[in-house]
Amino acid sequence: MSERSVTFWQLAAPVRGRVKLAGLLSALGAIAGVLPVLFAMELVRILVPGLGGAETNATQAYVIVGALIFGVVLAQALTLAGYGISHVADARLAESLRQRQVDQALRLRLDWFARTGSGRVKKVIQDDVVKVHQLVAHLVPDSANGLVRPLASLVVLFLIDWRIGLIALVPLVLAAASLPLMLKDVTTRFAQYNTALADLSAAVVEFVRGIAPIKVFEASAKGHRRFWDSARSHHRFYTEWMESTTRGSALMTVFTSPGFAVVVSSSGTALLIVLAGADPVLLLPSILLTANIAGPLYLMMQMTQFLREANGAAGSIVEFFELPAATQGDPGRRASGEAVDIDSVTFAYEDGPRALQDVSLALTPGTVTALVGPSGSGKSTLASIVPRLLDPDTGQVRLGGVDTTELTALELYRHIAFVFQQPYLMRMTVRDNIRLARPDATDAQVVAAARAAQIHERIERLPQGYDTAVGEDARLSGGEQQRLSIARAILMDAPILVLDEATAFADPDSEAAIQRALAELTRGRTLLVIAHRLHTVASAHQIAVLDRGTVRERGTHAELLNRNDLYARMWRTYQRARDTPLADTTTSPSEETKR
Ligand SMILES: Nc1ncnc2c1ncn2[C@@H]1O[C@H](COP(=O)(O)OP(=O)(O)OP(=O)(O)O)[C@@H](O)[C@H]1O
Repeated sequence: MSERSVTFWQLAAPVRGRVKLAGLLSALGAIAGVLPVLFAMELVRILVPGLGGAETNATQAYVIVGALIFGVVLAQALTLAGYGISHVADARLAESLRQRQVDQALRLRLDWFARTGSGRVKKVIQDDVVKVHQLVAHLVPDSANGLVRPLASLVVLFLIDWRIGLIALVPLVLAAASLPLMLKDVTTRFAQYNTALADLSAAVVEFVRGIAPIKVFEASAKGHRRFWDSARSHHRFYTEWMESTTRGSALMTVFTSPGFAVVVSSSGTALLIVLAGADPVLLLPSILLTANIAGPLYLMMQMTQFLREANGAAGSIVEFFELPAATQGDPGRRASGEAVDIDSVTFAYEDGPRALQDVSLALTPGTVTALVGPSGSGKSTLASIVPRLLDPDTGQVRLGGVDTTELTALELYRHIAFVFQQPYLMRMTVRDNIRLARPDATDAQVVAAARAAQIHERIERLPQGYDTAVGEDARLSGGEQQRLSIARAILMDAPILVLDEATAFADPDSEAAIQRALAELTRGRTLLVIAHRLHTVASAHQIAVLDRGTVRERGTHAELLNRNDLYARMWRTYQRARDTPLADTTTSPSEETKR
């Protein structure tokens, strides 16, 4: 058994017995399906003398017909039972896999999702399970049927008369001879086919995602060119491949067809009867069983690609289950204090350069620390590491002197709340979304938090007020979603707050409301804030200036201006941009920052 098959059996462990039973019943069904031919042969042997005027033994004929019917019904019943059991096994396996996936997803470090990307997460949680599901429900009984039926037919033919056994091998031998023509360069071609397909898929995604700019700038952007080029090259490759294998495929189709089996078996056996004086009744099993051999084996061969994919899918699911779980923390461990120490933290996203390199920063209780720096300098990554939305590759974050990985989620989020640009709203009611962080909060506390976050009145205007399902009954604007997540953080009432103060998508009214909500939220807390508008950080106790993943400067606003380095430049640019009307674009902030 290959390593990959072991993977499948490993995964199918909870239903292994059922899968084997389904395979066994299907194989028995295939054998039982061959037996009626023997009865039919006997029937002909009894009835044919009657055509010549001899007396027919009617009772014997009825018994044989009864046996024939029984054989057919038994074969069908066994096959159906095999499929029934495999489908039940499949449903059980899918259920247990999904359950294990949910458990594993909850155990995994959160940063696995951020590092991995949503496409791969969806593939392993959705697409791969569907492929394995096909494997269990169909492949095992289909294979048992597809291998045992030709084998049983061949054995029976040889047992009846070895000469009709040899005749039955003719289509199989011809099909095997045409195989090299059909499979010319198949491994290389398949690899090329997959590359062309992946390229086409990427081009389609790019095309669909960029459809708006492509339509708007149609004349100049040529955004659809890659899509066309990929589609044409895929088409060219496919046509050429098919042309080069057409002869082989055509021969294979002919040699494995039931018609060809009838031609070979009837003419071969007729010659045998005429020239060698064989029993004419041999025509019947020869014609009926020869068609059972090459065709089903060819179908089995076509299924190998499918089998390979399904085993690959089983492999990725097993790999997912084997991913290391996040440390769950010690339920007895408590943080003694509110000081946060970020100590020599390094972090890289999958396949990306280091987003943080040896970053250290201390947040003193009751103070405001602002993170500033050019776009891509690592501010969001660093902020995400504090509430463990990401875990550092090296270094640690300590809360009240305790490594945060030693604390349970409950203990950590008793101390640290966060509001990010991505509001993390779920498809549940507005009330439950706010209450997510504190399920025991009363309705009155939820409303109080919503009022403080300046979103209460808007919620009241929703179709079902606090019971409106987010994303289903009502769509919320970016600013409204952000105020909902501020309400959630207010309800968490944690002494430390990590905040991304972006209000880029908010209109002036909404922005003012968000600022009032934030003022309410940040009052009296230890704050780590990603500041996009520098005037809001001028009063911070500490400003950390990030540059390409490292802390380049640290100090108060006045100290950093005195240093006259990156922060001072950013500040000057910011001041100028604020005072410059939109039409005057002689210097862009980013240009100045880079200098
Ligand atoms: N999910 C991700 N996968 C791969 N790389 C990422 C991911 N998120 C961020 N990065 C990369 O990590 C680096 C730091 O990004 P980060 O978002 O922390 O910067 P930032 O300073 O917050 O930027 P901005 O101000 O534009 O939000 C960048 O090079 C970015 O491209």
